[in-house]
Amino acid sequence: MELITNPQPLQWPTLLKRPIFDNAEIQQRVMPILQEVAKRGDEAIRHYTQLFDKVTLNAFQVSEEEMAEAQRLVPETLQQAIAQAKRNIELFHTAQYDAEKQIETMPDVICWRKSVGIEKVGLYIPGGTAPLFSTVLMLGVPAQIAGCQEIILCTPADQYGKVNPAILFTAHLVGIQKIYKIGGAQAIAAMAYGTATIPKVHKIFGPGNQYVTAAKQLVSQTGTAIDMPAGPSEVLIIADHTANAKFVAADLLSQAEHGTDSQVILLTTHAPLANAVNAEIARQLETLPRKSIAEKALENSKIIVLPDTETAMAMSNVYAPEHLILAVEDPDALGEKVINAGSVFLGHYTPESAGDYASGTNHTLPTNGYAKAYSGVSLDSFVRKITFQHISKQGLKNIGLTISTMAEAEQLRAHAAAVYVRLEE
Ligand SMILES: NC(=O)c1ccc[n+]([C@@H]2O[C@H](COP(=O)([O-])OP(=O)(O)OC[C@H]3O[C@@H](n4cnc5c(N)ncnc54)[C@H](O)[C@@H]3O)[C@@H](O)[C@H]2O)c1
Ligand SMILES: N[C@H](CO)Cc1c[nH]c[nH+]1
Ligand SMILES: [Zn+2]
Repeated sequence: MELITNPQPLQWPTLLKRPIFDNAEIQQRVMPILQEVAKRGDEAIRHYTQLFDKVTLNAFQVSEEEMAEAQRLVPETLQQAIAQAKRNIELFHTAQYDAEKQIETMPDVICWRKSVGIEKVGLYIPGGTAPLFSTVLMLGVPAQIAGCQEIILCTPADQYGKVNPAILFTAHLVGIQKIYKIGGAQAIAAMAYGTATIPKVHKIFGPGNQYVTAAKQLVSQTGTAIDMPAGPSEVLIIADHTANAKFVAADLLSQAEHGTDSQVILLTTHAPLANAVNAEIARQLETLPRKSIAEKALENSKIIVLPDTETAMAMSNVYAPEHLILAVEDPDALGEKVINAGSVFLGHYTPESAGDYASGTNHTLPTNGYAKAYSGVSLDSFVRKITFQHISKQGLKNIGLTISTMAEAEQLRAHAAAVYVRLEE
């Protein structure tokens, strides 16, 4: 990884540039796919699946036989691990449920909010370079807790037209029945517009590569809601003299192995750690099956030596990483200064992969600087908070003059009249 020492704040944004392609260029490539799917439906999906995934599909929906086969193919130990992760994710997300609280804003004027699950949701599970069955838990569990009535799932098939069994096993475990073997921008278009076989949904969730992310952003401009732009994975680590080079290298590689367009960054206050981490990365890379992917991602990545952890945190807040690891002496104190990050991992024994799989937090997180404005997926992402109010006649007497005075001042007489007619009765 490239080593840089003590850059000036003015240089930070250039230094921290993400390696993504030009978003406008990707959107231009994706737009015709969306238009074709909107126009020609299943026929266009078949065409793009053949073109990009090199597979000809007779049917898009996973059959009951394929589901049953998947249950047999997943080893018992993996089934148990998935079940444990599901329990933790359920616990963390169930606790996010807002109890309805009624507020009497004036005597007999009662207001409250109710969380109602989004009726129809579409979950995208990446499958291009790795079958991310853990993402099924991250999206399926909160969708079920929220009470979404129709949950569909799209994920690319392999060259034999099969979906990875662990994805099917996990989908079954969380109670998802409608699974379609399509990926990429064509899957996002199918869920946004609906086709003869794939239902249209109100909101699309899930991470994906640049085509998937661009497609989500484009369909969000034409009436389908999305969770957030959750693109190529990133991690930024702040490490001081107490950090362990082996741990830091392993955490950097854990996100580098996601894709060639991933980016990993180490900010350290301890110059000797920089060389030790580079040496560790070289050693650990040799053990990775996805070595070439990680190596490519490391070309986009940097180690930056800074004078103190406050400066490192300021730089991290400018970057707004998807994942932020604080491998420092007092992570709780430094954690207080986080302003922009998707998810934060405190201390030397909290690897980022804990959040990816099993601790309970959600791994679907904003990338590419969107952590400045977006949260990661949570129970809230799957509900609308609908407000209710109930006012009695006495309540309307109490608040009526306030309403009618404001309505008259806005020259909206009919608004005021809605109060007058009731109080005249
Ligand atoms: N931010 C998050 O929360 C988060 C979580 C998990 C994974 N990720 C990221 O998700 C991504 C997963 O990417 P992936 O590629 O493995 O799977 P993917 O399922 O997102 O993409 C694969 C699909 O891309 C389409 N495609 C491939 N080449 C194309 C081209 N030239 N033009 C148009 N479409 C094309 C294909 O149809 C294929 O089905 C990784 O970048 C990973 O870092 C992010
Ligand atoms: N790190 C990814 C989010 O950027 C999520 C993931 C899934 N599996 C492993 N990791
Ligand atoms: Zn990961």
